[in-house]
Amino acid sequence: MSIKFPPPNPAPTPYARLTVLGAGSWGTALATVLARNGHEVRLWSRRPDHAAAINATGENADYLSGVTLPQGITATADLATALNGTEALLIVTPSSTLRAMCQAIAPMIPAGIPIALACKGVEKRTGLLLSEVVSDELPGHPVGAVSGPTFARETALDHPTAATVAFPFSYADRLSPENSPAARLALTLSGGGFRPYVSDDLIGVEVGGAVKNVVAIACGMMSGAGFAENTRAALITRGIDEMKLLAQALGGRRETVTGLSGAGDLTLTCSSTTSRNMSLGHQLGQGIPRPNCFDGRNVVVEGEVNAVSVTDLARRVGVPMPICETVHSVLHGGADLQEAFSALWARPIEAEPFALDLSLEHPAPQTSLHFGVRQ
Ligand SMILES: NC(=O)C1=CN([C@@H]2O[C@H](COP(=O)(O)OP(=O)(O)OC[C@H]3O[C@@H](n4cnc5c(N)ncnc54)[C@H](O)[C@@H]3O)[C@@H](O)[C@H]2O)C=CC1
Ligand SMILES: O=C(CO)COP(=O)(O)O
Repeated sequence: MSIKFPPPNPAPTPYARLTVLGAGSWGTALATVLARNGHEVRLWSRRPDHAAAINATGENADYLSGVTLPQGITATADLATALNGTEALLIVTPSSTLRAMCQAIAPMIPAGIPIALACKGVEKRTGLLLSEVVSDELPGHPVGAVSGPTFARETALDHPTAATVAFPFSYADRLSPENSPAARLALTLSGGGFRPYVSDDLIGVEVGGAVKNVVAIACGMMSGAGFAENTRAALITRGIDEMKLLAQALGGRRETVTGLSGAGDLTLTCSSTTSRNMSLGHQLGQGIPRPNCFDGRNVVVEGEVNAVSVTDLARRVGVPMPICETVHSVLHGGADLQEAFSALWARPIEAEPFALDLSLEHPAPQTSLHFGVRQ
């Protein structure tokens, strides 16, 4: 008698039908990547008129004007319709709305499908990573993230773009990694200009995405106040150190932070005012009052709320994050921007990488930064 065993590594299959929750700029860009690769996508918007306009015009004029959406995207404002028969879910609504979103979809989400977070942050009240919020509310699903240096418009226009797809690997995933949710979702997203990488360090990936927005606000504040490239390079590099320490304290890996979702995204976000986080900081650094930033428009700036949640979490686990603390103190503690950044620069000298306790005072007699004298 001959026994036929299945092949040990069957060919991985992409997901054919996916749901994207959140028809803002990033949700629409991800839906575009998926549909361009031939997959069927339901794109959920919370506004029926918005969903109807997307279907009627083949464009998301509110968030990605001028980008023609490929065939294969159907917008809907009905959650049950969006989730019916779906094989994988991407959540792309603002981080502050995540728990409520999960509670809303709990009765209708198909059992066991993978959930990938494309929003970035830490939950404010609890200090939980977003994946922990999802696991809390929707147990029984593999939960991961898609994260990296990815401005929505460039991604939607198919510019060469790379991102990390991260899911913690189960025992079964280790035996057959090519069939893990991370590999299958990466395969599903892979095509044209979009190049995914796979990781099993979800904590490291999530920490990078949450912290980079806060550091980008710091970069913006200093550029708005008149400082330039040296300052930005310093903030990016020291920001990476803050990410590394927090990732490690939470059980992630330091080296993940040097990848696309950490250093990569931080570099992108700190490089131009295309970033809403950088742009908010820049306007505040120029002295524009918060209510007048973005000409009074209500723009999603994740780093603003995450300045609170990230610093709270860092304090809780005993990790020093002076850049995030400085942003928090200016945004939410009423601190004067110039005094706060002067104090940041006048801290006692530290070792790099952060390991030794040197306890050396800043030697310069003048410890205030020279705001207002640069071109
Ligand atoms: N825009 C980008 O280039 C990228 C954004 N992200 C992340 O994606 C997430 C979403 O950002 P964007 O799409 O850029 O924002 P957006 O401002 O373009 O759109 C926000 C979306 O969230 C929806 N929304 C607002 N409040 C809501 C609520 N209470 N309940 C449900 N939905 C609500 C809006 O209707 C809209 O569809 C954020 O966490 C952001 O950090 C990540 C990578 C790139
Ligand atoms: O996360 C982003 C790019 O990777 C988008 O950054 P902003 O939210 O600052 O625009």
